[in-house]
Amino acid sequence: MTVLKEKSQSVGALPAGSDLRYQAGFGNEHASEAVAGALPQGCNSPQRAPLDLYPELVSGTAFTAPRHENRRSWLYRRQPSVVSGRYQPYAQTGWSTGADRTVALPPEPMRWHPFPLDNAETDGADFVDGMCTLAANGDAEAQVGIGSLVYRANRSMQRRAFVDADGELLIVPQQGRLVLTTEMGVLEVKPGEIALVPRGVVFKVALPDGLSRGYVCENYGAQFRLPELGPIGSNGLANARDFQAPVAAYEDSSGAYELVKKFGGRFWCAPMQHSPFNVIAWHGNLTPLKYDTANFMTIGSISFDHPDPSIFTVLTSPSDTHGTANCDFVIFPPRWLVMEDTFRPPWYHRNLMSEFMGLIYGEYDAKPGGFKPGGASLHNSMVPHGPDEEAFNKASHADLKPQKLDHTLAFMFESRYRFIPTNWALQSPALDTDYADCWAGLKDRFKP
Ligand SMILES: O=C(O)Cc1cc(O)ccc1O
Ligand SMILES: [Fe+2]
Repeated sequence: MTVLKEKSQSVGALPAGSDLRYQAGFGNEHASEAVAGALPQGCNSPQRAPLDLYPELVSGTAFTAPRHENRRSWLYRRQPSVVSGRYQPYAQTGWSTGADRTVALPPEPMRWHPFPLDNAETDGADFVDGMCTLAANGDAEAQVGIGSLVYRANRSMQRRAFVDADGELLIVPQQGRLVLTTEMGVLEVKPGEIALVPRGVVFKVALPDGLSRGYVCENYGAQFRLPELGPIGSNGLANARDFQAPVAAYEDSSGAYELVKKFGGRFWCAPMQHSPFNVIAWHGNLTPLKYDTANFMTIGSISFDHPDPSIFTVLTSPSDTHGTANCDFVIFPPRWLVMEDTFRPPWYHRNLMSEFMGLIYGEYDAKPGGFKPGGASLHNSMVPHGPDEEAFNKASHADLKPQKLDHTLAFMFESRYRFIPTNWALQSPALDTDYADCWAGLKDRFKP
């Protein structure tokens, strides 16, 4: 049990390497009490709940969703969430939602240099205000598609919380740790780790390292889950036990709060007279989670050829067409390459699926030059791409001894729906207008 009450400090101020504890497992039924005896036993909503707390249900799926997909948690809190001031419109113009059909979608590869951390946009911004949509597809109202966002922030959220009613958030820090205080407890997430915050769960973000940057997938569709393993068997890729849920924790300080809410693509803000982090105990399987990609059991070819990147899928959000994801979250982690007589980097290709990529650290083998940590690339459906000239030349003549691709971590949000870049992304000085030049030197080498 974590009783933040005893610490007499804001949870956002917890020091690094603090006594944060977690509960293990993806989609598990957890139960956690910050005060002993706060959870009702054998029922969910007794006439009077223990310690005179209010029971509140949060469901992340329809009541009638199949049992293996069903997600809900019971929260036992000092006041129910409905106790709130009135909402007023809130200005957050960088965070847009869904496909913007007014944008003429460029039919070619696109790339962005690292989004700068030293300009006015970042100054004084917190995790919510520092968020910008780079590209998005689908429609949050239809519960289809995703947004690909970048955040840059240097201010911790103090008495300010956020809730996204439009989707689940997959958070991929690239620089700086995040301390996520959620209704269900606290998660500390560092670059190389990821966090999942379910749709509708209130949270705030503290930045123990100051200036921070990272990527976010706002998933309007079906919740992320572990992919099927097929012939891989019962172990491998991201193992369920390595996902970590928080333990119950609450803020025991009094005073006003501000709750920012994203609802139907618009932002709203309401004053509150109390902290929304007032859940004393909870049980259920709808939880925020963190996962360290260092625990990913990576599989690759041990004979020949470059396998499809689907073997690197950490989490998948299915669509209504089997095997054709709303979003696959794919990582390119450190790994050995041992394939014989093989061009080892990705092949040249054009795919049905659309690919948004980011780089956490190191070098990506297909683009050693222009793809940098904190930048992004976008290769939409049927847009040709592949290794740049430098990568092609190197890999075509490489000595094929076993090689460790080390100190690198790239990722991809892969979707069946084309991503439409926002006007902000298209007009950003970070847009790499010379991207196509990286392939210009691939001459005709045909020797009949
Ligand atoms: O385009 C990319 O860099 C991503 C990617 C990697 C890979 O190994 C195979 C296909 C693919 O789209
Ligand atoms: Fe690709």
